[in-house]
Order: sequence, then structure tokens, then C-alpha cells
Amino acid sequence: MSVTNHIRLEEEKKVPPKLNKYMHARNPYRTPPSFKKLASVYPEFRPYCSYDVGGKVHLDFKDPKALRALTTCLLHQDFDLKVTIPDDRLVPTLPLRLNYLLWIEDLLMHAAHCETSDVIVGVDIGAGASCVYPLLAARKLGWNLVATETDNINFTAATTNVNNNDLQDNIIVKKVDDKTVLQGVLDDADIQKQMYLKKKEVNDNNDDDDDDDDEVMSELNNTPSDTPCKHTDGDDNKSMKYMFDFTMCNPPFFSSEEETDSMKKSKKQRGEPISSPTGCIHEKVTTGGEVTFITQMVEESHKFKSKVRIRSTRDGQGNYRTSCN
Ligand SMILES: C[S@@+](CC[C@H](N)C(=O)[O-])C[C@H]1O[C@@H](n2cnc3c(N)ncnc32)[C@H](O)[C@@H]1O
Repeated sequence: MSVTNHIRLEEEKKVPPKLNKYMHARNPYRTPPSFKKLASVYPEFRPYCSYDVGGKVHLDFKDPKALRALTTCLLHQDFDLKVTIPDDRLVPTLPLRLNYLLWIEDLLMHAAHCETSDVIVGVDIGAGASCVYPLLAARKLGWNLVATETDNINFTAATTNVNNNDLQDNIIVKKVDDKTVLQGVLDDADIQKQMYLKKKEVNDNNDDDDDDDDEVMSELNNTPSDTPCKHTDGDDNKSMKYMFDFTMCNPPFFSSEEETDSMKKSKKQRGEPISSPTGCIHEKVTTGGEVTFITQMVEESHKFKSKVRIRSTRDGQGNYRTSCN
């Protein structure tokens, strides 16, 4: 056996094969976290651990409090993030969230030809109380994010999480209306101004298009915040090309509470492990389910396609869907 194959086999042993198949190559959780180490460092994690005769630590994945403790302790241990998630809100599983970000990073590098030194600006639709994607993207990858939320409790918790980690320079949390998905965000003059200035700072060093810059800034300055800016309204704008590098979304998937139950039952019938569902109903349910939500997202994205390089979303089957300029 070649050395490379041997190393690969050794690496693949680190996570159960079924899980490893879906884990991005750069995902740090290809090596599962040690619950023993976590319990030794974080007293708040200990109450949810049980020990077998061999001293191995086990966690009850059916207890939402145990899941919350696992996620918040890992965010602190592995990313130096202090995150608070209110009791009844969605607890994100970190390996899957990292997969999505790393996949976007691949698309940015390979499909959009971005350099690692570029200022990356994205939008996370429906950030949740944890604000997990924007926090990880800012801390791990150095990106800038606009995080949108419709829910008051999630908006407040997400804002607190951003402030508690001093990431206000990288993340704007915006409360939005549930009638829209991207409209009112991508065309918000205030947001555009802040993101444009971030990109301009770096581009100024190697950009000779000063006239275009002046024209764009002058229009943004003369557009009241929270109102559409004509530069982003349609395809005719050349100077503000790709103000946003990507949009991402983990949408509410279900059309009713009953549908969330039927998903649980079918997982059980297939013998798949079920961790306790977390989150309140309106984080998971939306009128018309994911089809209506994603259709609206696609329609609104189309309107702004000259402003966003990569448009993406997860779906209820765990697939990632994208459209790239
Ligand atoms: C499935 S949760 C995802 C939360 C978080 N991104 C995560 O992955 O853990 C969906 C979130 O989208 C929010 N939401 C629903 N409709 C929305 C809309 N039109 N615009 C922005 N957020 C929305 C919900 O309040 C909820 O927090």
C-alpha cells in the first residue's frame, strides 16, 4: 500500500464512514471532538455526560440542553466564540455548518477566482439566534456578512452574539420583513455603502477606476438608508459589479408542524439516528414550505444577479443548491 493511501485510510478512520462521506476535506470535525476533553475544561458541559466502565464519555443527543451545551462549548473551544442560544431556539450542529462555509470558500476560489486576500462580503438569510454562519465565517475565514432575521428574539440574540465577540465590524445583523427574502437587503443603501467601503479600502491599492468609485459613492450617499438604490436595481449597473460575493441560506423547510413530525418518523423508519429536534416552530415552518421560500429567493436573486456572484441555499434533503455568475 502506498504511503498516501495509508494516510488516507488512517484519516478516514477518524469519523464513522457514513459521516465522513459528507464531511468536507478541510472540516476540522473530520476528527470528532473529544467529549472527555470538553468535560474536563467546561463545567457547564459535565452535567450532560455519562461515563461507561471504560471511562468513555457519552452524551444524550436526545436532550436539547446537552446539544446546546455541546455546540456552545465547541464554539468557544475551537473558534474562541462566546455564544448564547435562548432555550427554545435552534441549536446548530457545527460540522454541517462548517461544511457549507467551506463549500462556499471552494466556489469563491475556483468558480469566482477570488484570491484569499480579497475582501469577501456575503449575506446569510435567516441567521437564527446563534448567528452561527456569520460568526464562523468572520472568525474562521475573515469574511464580512450581512445576517438577516425576521424573528425578534433571534434578531436580538444574534445581535448580542455579534457584539459579545466584537465582530460588529464584520457582521451587520438586519431585522427584515417576512414577506421578502433578499429584497430590502441587497438594495439597502446603508448596507451597500458599508460593504462597498470595505471592498474599496483594499481595492484602492490596485484600482485605477476612481471615476466609477466616485459615481457610486455619490449615489449611495444621496440615497436614504433602507431605500432601494438605483445602482442595484436591474442589470444596467457596471460600476458596482459584485458588491456581494455570495448569498447563503438554511431556510425553514416545512409547510406545517405535522410535516416536521412526518420527517422524524421517516428517519426513524430508515433507522437513522435522531438527535432531539431543537428550535421553535416558525424557525422550521414557513407558508408553502421550502419550495415556496426557495422559489421566492431565486426570483429575488435573479433581480440582483449582477450584484451577487454566487447565490446558494441548503434544502431539506441536506443538498446545497447554487447558481454562479
Ligand atoms: C432553519 S433556521 C436557520 C438558522 C441558522 N441559519 C442555522 O443554520 O442554524 C431559519 C431561520 O430563518 C428565519 N427566517 C424565516 N423567514 C425569513 C426571511 N424571509 N428572511 C430572513 N430570515 C427568515 C427564521 O426566523 C429562522 O431563524
